[in-house]
Amino acid sequence: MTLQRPPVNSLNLDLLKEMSKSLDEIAKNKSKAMILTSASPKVFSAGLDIMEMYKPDLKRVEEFWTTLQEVWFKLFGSNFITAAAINGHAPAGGCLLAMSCEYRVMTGGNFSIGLNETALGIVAPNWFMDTMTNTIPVREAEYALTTARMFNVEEALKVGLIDEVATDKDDAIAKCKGFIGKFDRIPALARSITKLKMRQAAIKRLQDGRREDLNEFLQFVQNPKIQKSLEMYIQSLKKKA
Ligand SMILES: CCCCCCCCCCCCC/C=C/C(=O)SCCNC(=O)CCNC(=O)[C@H](O)C(C)(C)COP(=O)(O)OP(=O)(O)OC[C@H]1O[C@@H](n2cnc3c(N)ncnc32)[C@H](O)[C@@H]1OP(=O)(O)O
Repeated sequence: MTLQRPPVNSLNLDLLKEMSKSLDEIAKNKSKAMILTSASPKVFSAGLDIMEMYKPDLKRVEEFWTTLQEVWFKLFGSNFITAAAINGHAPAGGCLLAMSCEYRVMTGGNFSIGLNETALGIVAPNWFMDTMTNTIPVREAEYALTTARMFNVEEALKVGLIDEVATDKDDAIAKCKGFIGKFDRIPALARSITKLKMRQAAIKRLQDGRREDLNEFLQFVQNPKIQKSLEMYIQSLKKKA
């Protein structure tokens, strides 16, 4: 599955809906595995589209958040094998997508990956945190989350946030295929049940608290102070150009 929403693959409602549909198709056509990557040469995904949260239409922003939750359920909780070929920056929601897969290969270069929410004055939702503690040790996750740590490729490898480094996108995809090949001799049902048991606690936490998570987001996004800081953040991103 190749993300292709220039310039930075930010996740807006339309892209999330497309992803949700594609994940359904992959599940339905009984694919063995999926590799998630990006069509951009330097950004895997810039995370959530900030414009979806800025001065939002309430109905749309509610659909935006519930679709994001759905994409996470379908990706994190998939029966099929998932790997991410991370060929560029992966901040925040981009990192969430990568961590929701079972294996991550990142191309070398001046790219970074991590959950940077606290630097933006916001708190990553519980399920973002659960996805991170499912990937790296709890102590490392707490440190990374509180300090909004963006890891370079070497640091990400060292902490286990990624599993391998690749020279370029083709190499990243080849390495993801190498991971998928490891399951050729493992019975598929035993593999998928094991994966889902490992992920069950995180999945159940969001299933049980899904409405509450949405309400918290809606409250947050309607807070005038948050809107003000969003405005400033958007300006700072644009000034960069
Ligand atoms: C700040 C979020 C506050 C949310 C408040 C609401 C409450 C929510 C509470 C719940 C919490 C939700 C958890 C949030 C998860 C997220 O994913 S939030 C998004 C966080 N993402 C980022 O901070 C990444 C920002 N982008 C970058 O750092 C860089 O763009 C990049 C990815 C490293 C790529 O750099 P580069 O190739 O140099 O491109 P740029 O020139 O920076 O960008 C090109 C244009 O794209 C626009 N853009 C970039 N990121 C986003 C984005 N996430 N959403 C929308 N638009 C984005 C950027 O402004 C440029 O636009 P133009 O200048 O108009 O071309």
